[in-house]
Amino acid sequence: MPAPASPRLVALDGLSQIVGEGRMLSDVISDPVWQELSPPERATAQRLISETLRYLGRADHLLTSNLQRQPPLRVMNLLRMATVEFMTGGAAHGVVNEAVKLAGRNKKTAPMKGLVNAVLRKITVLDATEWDKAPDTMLPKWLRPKLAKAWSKPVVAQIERAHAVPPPVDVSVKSDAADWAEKLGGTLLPTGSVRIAARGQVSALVGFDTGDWWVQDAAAALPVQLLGDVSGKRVLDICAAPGGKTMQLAAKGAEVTALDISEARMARLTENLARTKLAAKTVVADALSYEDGPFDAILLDAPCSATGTIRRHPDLPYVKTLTGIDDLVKLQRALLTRALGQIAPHGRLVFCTCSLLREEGEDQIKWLLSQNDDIEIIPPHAPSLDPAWISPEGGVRLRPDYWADMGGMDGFYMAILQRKGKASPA
Ligand SMILES: C[S@@+](CC[C@H](N)C(=O)[O-])C[C@H]1O[C@@H](n2cnc3c(N)ncnc32)[C@H](O)[C@@H]1O
Repeated sequence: MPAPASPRLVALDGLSQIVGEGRMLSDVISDPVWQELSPPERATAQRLISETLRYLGRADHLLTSNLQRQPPLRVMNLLRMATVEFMTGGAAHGVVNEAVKLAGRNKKTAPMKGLVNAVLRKITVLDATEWDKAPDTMLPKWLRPKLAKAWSKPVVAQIERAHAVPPPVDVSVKSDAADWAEKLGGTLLPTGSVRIAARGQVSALVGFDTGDWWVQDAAAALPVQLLGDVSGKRVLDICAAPGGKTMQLAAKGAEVTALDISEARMARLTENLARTKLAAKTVVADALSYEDGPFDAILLDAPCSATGTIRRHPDLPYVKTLTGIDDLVKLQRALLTRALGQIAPHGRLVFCTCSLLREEGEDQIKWLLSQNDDIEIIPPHAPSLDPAWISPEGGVRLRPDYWADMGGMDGFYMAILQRKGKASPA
């Protein structure tokens, strides 16, 4: 008879599937076994996986010096999970006991109970300075050299450092950001988002049920700001779901059409609009064939490698590879070309991706400008936009290592495009 599910067992299975098989955490957590856990147990299991992945480099550093040879992957993952649990505040005795019990629950790992016990007893006498000194988890081989080429090795080390810091929760508010920062006990960020210090269930916070705000990283909130004043304008939000940017546009008084190819993701957008009592026309369609222009403004938040969100999704480095990036680059180009055809002569198009790869950001804009004599990039303008973020071709490059002393931000790229010689209405 299979052992009953427990958060640690489910987390260990999930971890092994991510690190060993390249499955995504979002897929892992939809497995039926996760439904056998209560909601708080599910949250614990998910946190155990995320934190182990976030601190894998540090855990391996400490474990390697206490292991004569690397044990089978499942045992190594068990040791990693217990090491991280202890180093992030778990009680030594409990962590060791649970790990030994967990080893005993599987016939392949049961013979290694003694090893698990011995190694973790050594780990749990180490003090926090050993942990703090241990190296951060390195970006995967498919990504690291690319970023080092784009920004230099020291910058990559800063990005890796930023990935090791648990991200704060940022929210976008319908109005009165300063007031909401106070009510939520958070901080009003220079760009207008509210950063919440509180951990725990976000949906239990004041203002969630009443739809006064929604979770959105500060970096992700900038592209809409680059569109300028959209009040009363007809705006097409391409690749809109689950709707973070649609809600911003609607809150600013735009007449929004939210377009996405995924029915399931669009259902989440519709729920978000209902909760925030904001309005948008929703369309489930392929943006490559949709036609309803001209629009006064267009936002294209194109599908991408999502490499800018690794600090929020520490499983990404284990599941993404360079395979597929070429297809994404082609799709982004096709979407950009299609979007240009729907923009009114005076209109602005903001292109953005949550990617750290130049292929999905700066290079796409250079390519577009080389193909279209009549299109120009226009200088970005938004509250507290740091001039250091503006890249040579005129777009905005955001990196996870920016705002390090305030809790960082997601990696993003965005650029504003317009037909040459047409005055900007913003
Ligand atoms: C980066 S996410 C969008 C996030 C969203 N803009 C937000 O702020 O919440 C990219 C979206 O592109 C959608 N997508 C991918 N290919 C598409 C296509 N050909 N046409 C329309 N939507 C597409 C995906 O379904 C996904 O929801």
